[in-house]
Amino acid sequence: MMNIVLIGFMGSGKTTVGRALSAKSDMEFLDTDALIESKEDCKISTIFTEKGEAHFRALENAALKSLAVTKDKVISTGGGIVSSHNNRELLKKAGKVIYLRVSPETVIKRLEGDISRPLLMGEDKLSRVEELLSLRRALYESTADRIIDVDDLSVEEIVDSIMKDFT
Ligand SMILES: Nc1ncnc2c1ncn2[C@@H]1O[C@H](COP(=O)(O)OP(=O)(O)O)[C@@H](O)[C@H]1O
Ligand SMILES: O=C(O)C1=C[C@@H](OP(=O)(O)O)[C@@H](O)[C@H](O)C1
Ligand SMILES: [Mg+2]
Repeated sequence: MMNIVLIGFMGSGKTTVGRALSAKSDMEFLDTDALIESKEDCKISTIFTEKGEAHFRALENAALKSLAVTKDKVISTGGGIVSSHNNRELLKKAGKVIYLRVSPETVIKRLEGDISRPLLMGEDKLSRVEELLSLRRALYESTADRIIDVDDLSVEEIVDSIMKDFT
């Protein structure tokens, strides 16, 4: 069976859903952010602060390249992974790409008080979310094989919806 690759904005639930899907499907779970933090022995927010976003994106591309050649895995990605053309090509070849589509309001609600996402650390979080989403929306949609609107779905409902595709 091929990989299941989750894409979507920060707070759409890629890591949470990926982990739950892995547990239910008995497929190994891999997360590009977790891989980077483990390899660099450093939090992503620290990588951004100390080495900059461009360096993080190079690490993210390398992590994706290493995952794209695996099989039968659940792969969760970081929300900005669709920003590069090369990454989008790798994602399409990596397996079945599922876009967890979320509204800005839900992102704000779910990430209230979260300080782990450097790109959302400014004053007006909602404007920043809307700005980034407007830049990325078409990229998520053009890369995905399937779109799930997740605002009003529980993690379990999303997992069950994805598993229906594979059984
Ligand atoms: N379907 C959902 N319903 C309610 N809360 C969710 C859902 N999916 C994720 N969350 C919560 O939203 C936050 C962000 O989830 P996370 O998996 O880190 O998202 P991502 O990896 O896409 O940034 C977490 O606190 C998580 O528990
Ligand atoms: O949207 C982005 O550019 C980012 C999303 C984050 O991952 P999550 O989407 O899992 O929060 C992480 O890769 C980094 O903070 C950058
Ligand atoms: Mg995540």
